[in-house]
Amino acid sequence: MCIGVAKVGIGNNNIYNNNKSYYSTEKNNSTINPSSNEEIVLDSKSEGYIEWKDPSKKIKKCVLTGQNRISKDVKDISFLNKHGLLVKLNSNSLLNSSKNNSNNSNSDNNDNDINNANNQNEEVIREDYDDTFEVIKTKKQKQLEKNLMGKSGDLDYQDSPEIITSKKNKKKQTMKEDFKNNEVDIIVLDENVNSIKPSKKSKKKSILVQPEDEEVSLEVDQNEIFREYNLDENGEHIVTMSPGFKSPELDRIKSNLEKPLKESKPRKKKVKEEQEQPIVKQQKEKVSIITEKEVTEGVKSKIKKEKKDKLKNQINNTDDLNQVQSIGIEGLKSKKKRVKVDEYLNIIDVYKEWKATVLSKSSKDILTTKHKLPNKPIKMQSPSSNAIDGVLEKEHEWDSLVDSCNRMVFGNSSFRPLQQQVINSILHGRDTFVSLPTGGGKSLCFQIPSLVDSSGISIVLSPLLSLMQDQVHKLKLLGVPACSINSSNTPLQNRKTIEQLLDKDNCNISIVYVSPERLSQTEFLEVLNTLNNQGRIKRLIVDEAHCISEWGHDFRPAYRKISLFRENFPNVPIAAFTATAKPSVESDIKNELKLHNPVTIASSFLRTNLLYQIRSKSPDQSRSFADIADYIKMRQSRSCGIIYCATTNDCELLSQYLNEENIDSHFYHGSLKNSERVEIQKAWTNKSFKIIVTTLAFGMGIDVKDVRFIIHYTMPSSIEAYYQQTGRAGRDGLPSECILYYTSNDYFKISRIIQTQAQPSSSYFYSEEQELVAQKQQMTENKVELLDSINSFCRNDDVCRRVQLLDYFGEVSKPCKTNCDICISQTQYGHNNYTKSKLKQLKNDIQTSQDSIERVYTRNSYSTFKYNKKKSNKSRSYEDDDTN
Ligand SMILES: Nc1ncnc2c1ncn2[C@@H]1O[C@H](COP(=O)(O)OP(=O)(O)OP(=O)(O)O)[C@@H](O)[C@H]1O
Repeated sequence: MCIGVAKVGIGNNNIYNNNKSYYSTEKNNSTINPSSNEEIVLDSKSEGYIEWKDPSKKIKKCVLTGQNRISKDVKDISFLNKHGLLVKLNSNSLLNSSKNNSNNSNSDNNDNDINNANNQNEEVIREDYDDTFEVIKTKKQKQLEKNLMGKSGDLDYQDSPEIITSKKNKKKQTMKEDFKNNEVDIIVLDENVNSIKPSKKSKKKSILVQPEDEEVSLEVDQNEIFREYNLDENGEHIVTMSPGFKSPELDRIKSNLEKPLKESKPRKKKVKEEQEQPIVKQQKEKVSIITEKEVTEGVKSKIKKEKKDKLKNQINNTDDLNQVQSIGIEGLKSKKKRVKVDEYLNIIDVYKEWKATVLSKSSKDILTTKHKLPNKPIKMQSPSSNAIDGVLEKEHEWDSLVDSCNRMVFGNSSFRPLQQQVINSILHGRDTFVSLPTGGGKSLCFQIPSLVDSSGISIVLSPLLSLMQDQVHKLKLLGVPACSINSSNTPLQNRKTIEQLLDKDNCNISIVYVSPERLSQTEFLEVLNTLNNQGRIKRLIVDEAHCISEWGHDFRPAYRKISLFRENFPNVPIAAFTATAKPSVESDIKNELKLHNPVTIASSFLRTNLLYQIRSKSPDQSRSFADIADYIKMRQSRSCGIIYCATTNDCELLSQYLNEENIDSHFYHGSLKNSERVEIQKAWTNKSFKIIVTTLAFGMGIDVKDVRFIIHYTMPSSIEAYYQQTGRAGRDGLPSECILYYTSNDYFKISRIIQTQAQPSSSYFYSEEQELVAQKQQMTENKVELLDSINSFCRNDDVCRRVQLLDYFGEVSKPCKTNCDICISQTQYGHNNYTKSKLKQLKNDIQTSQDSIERVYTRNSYSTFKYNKKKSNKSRSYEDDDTN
């Protein structure tokens, strides 16, 4: 039986190996079975899991370390607390203490380890980042410290009183000494202990008991842990949720909201005396997540509800109450010595009561929300189709539930720009067109409405199997009942899912992902008909909607058939999402989907954290490979990245080259088996290796936050594709680099391939669709036009890359000044020099490419044949087509 799971990793090995066990895992899970009263150290720097096997064995002390884990592992700490473990989180003091120790000649081996760890840290900074990054890192560090001191509004940090406590602690002591001497602010939150147990050894009065009023929040934390680590409700097994898994999330939120908070029992006087200082600390920290306004309002509502008398009994006189009101949180912090413990307790009580009132109101709302949600699209009066309707900004019945979902199910502290408006528009039942930049958080915009309005089913059309699998997997981990029907499932699995969907009374699925091809299959149409007759299709979501447009870079004929859905089910609202729609594509999407008076929600395409650079590609392959390897070694030695190549052969060769250069990489392309691709993508996502060398198909929907660089070894086929693929970088908002190796040779090659596709006999691309020849020619022309655009983009040495990119999407912007090769070269070397050298290179390129065209023409029949044969097994761009 597993009683606890903590994410741990390797970082500062053996810091505490005296009488203590050090546990860590890097990639693999491991199990520990510590002896009773053992003191253990968990280093939580990287990924991994540790399980406690025997609940009867309480671990005496557990130290959680790891600088990067602070916000994330708050849950872990709570979980450990819940199981009576002593926890100290002191990553920052580790950093400080190790710096301190570096000058200490008496430091023993363990201290050396600390120093080494720290030095390594320093090195990482130097190797990975240039000066700009270092500044950012420093700023981040400062922010972290600020948060830890409780001055910032970041809930992740504020929610963890332990962190605040440990941070307040003596920074200059080594963790080792802290640990040995117990001179640390250790927080004891033991569910079995209702009284205070000061540590005998501790020199500080810093050991706290979990107060009863902590129960509610701990319960929430525990559930979060269970959800994150896939434990069942008792925390006993690691379970895999089936598609029909009943989501505990909404129920939990609702029941938590509905559950009246327990009246706190009066604390024993003796206990208060013993623990006066720590309680003050604990209460203060708890209070610190309450705003001053909340406390004040809480007090007011208390008075209004005629509970003033009760309060008066607890507080000596009204002056004290007034004082409490006016002091506020900051005041309480600064005046903590003058404010008595009782006063804090009163504030907590008042706050609890106020919160209970608010929450009970919310729960009422929730109960009525379902009934208020529209079953049919609301007919808006003269809605403006090109602006966000005022109605989207006003208050709605579902606001509190939407907010709870965002925070408690998806774990976000707030919404990103325009997300709420999109959600409101969808919940209003309006047809909606959404264009948000790559990484802008589009998925959340349709996932939340599907959860909030779960009286029916949201059907999500997605172009790639991998995208569907990824999203369904993530949703299931969050406890959201989602499933997919596609060719990656067995027919039996698909049938079972359909049966589940049709089971009106027992179906709890709220989101179904399907491919556009599936939408026109007779069997599935019948399913849709039945669901629609039951009034259970709530909306159709078209993800990556640009695939519907012939003008778009990823045109997918099956997307055209979505309009049949509108014809068959005219009352079901449609919401279309894309990141790459220039104006012509946008109107194409709206027309093709027959959107009715759609609300259009669009934001800038700007990605400020991305640096764009075009490098000249040498005709000598080994030189280009060497250049890439050098770049990675010099600037990105520990970063995660994607390298795009045009052919499977290039992918394999480049990956092999990098591996020979000791750069850990793997290739990924359409000639691999589906299972292999899934495995490679998973391994890359889990950081088993850092660099993936892939064909151009890999991109849409890849959501790994810390991809620091994207390299195009071959130019992409359009600016949209370029924007989409570079959009995989820097999704955490940190600076990231996008480098494209350009040679006009590649342009001519791709151009040639496009022309070849236009031949009537070349039906390998969309063989199953049997497009008409005329249509193919039209498509070819479009593709050539798209290719020309990216070609011009690469060759333009005068205009800032950002300006060019945004201009393409119909936006006007100022030059980035520092974030593209053109702006940088103009400021550093002078505009003319750079252009001259580049021109020289271009001339070389043109010469080489002309030679190469000669070769292509003479070998035309052979190369075309070879290409066709290869692609008859797997198509290049749409290798994930769901045609089964
Ligand atoms: N409100 C939010 N707060 C914090 N993170 C968020 C929020 N909304 C979304 N995210 C995160 O942002 C990341 C990107 O979201 P998502 O994959 O939906 O982007 P997208 O708009 O679909 O991007 P792309 O078009 O490039 O695929 C995800 O990791 C998601 O969890």
